[in-house]
Amino acid sequence: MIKVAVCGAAGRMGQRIIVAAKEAGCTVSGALERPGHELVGQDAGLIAGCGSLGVAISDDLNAVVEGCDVLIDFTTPKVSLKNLEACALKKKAIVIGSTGFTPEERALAAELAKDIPAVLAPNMSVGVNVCFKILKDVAKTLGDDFDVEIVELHHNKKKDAPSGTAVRMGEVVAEALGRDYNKVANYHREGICGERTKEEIGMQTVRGGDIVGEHTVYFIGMGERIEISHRAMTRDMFSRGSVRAAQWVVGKAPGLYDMQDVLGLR
Ligand SMILES: NC(=O)C1=CN([C@@H]2O[C@H](COP(=O)(O)OP(=O)(O)OC[C@H]3O[C@@H](n4cnc5c(N)ncnc54)[C@H](O)[C@@H]3O)[C@@H](O)[C@H]2O)C=CC1
Ligand SMILES: O=C(O)C1=N[C@H](C(=O)O)C[C@H](O)C1
Repeated sequence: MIKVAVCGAAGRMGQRIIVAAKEAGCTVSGALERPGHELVGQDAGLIAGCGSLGVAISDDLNAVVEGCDVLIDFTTPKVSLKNLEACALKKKAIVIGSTGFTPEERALAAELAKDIPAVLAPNMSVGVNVCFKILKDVAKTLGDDFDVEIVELHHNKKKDAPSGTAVRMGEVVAEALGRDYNKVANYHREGICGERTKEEIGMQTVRGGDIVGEHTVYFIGMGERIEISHRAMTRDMFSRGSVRAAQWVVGKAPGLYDMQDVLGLR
């Protein structure tokens, strides 16, 4: 039975991960929140709604990491990098679901994961990861004749845009088409902005209410279009995916993995 600690324990995802870890038969050994959070000291299981776990929400990163086999972290890139550093020092595994990493922060994560096994993935659901695989094939098959546009919808509390999943979808398509995502992504059109270029990948963001997460990639040709969509109806497949990743990553060789590795989709 692996010992799982959760960082961001009082957050939307953190609470669902505590429930999923308990349901999967893991020991929830620790729950971490930011110093000063009003729920520090409260029972993590009671806060998550799965009954008392006898584990108080803590703000002591080192103590929580020390007590676990693997830390599951859904917070922000800056916090995740700090957690990765703490796990590397104590030789513990880590699963990171935070999104909004810059390319430089992703490179730093890969560097920090040289000595420990780590999973970093913008989306832990099986469905989205299968979409990544399908998108590669569709983009390769259609080639340059179809314009690619990506639209994502999320709740009004989301802090990063576009979503990590939308960015990964753009990267997958760009790579399949032999383009550099960072050069072809177009995040903004306004005014007399000119005709669409053939290479660009349009990235559009919608925010509102309680939308869990929706992504559509449009391949738009002359007289026809293909739409590949994923709609999340609850957060539970993200939390179950993160626990699955935690069970998978403990004992793996050091390095940075993603959900394609966990799910055997590579
Ligand atoms: N990879 C995936 O499958 C998914 C990723 N996400 C990503 O997970 C992240 C969190 O999302 P939500 O749970 O909706 O956000 P949230 O804002 O509800 O939760 C984040 C929690 O982290 C805590 N936190 C902030 N700084 C901290 C620190 N220094 N130490 C410990 N805890 C700290 C906050 O107090 C908050 O409770 C976002 O980046 C989101 O995009 C969300 C859903 C699925
Ligand atoms: O913040 C969220 O809620 C979500 N974030 C992830 C992302 O940015 O891709 C995944 C999911 O869509 C929910």
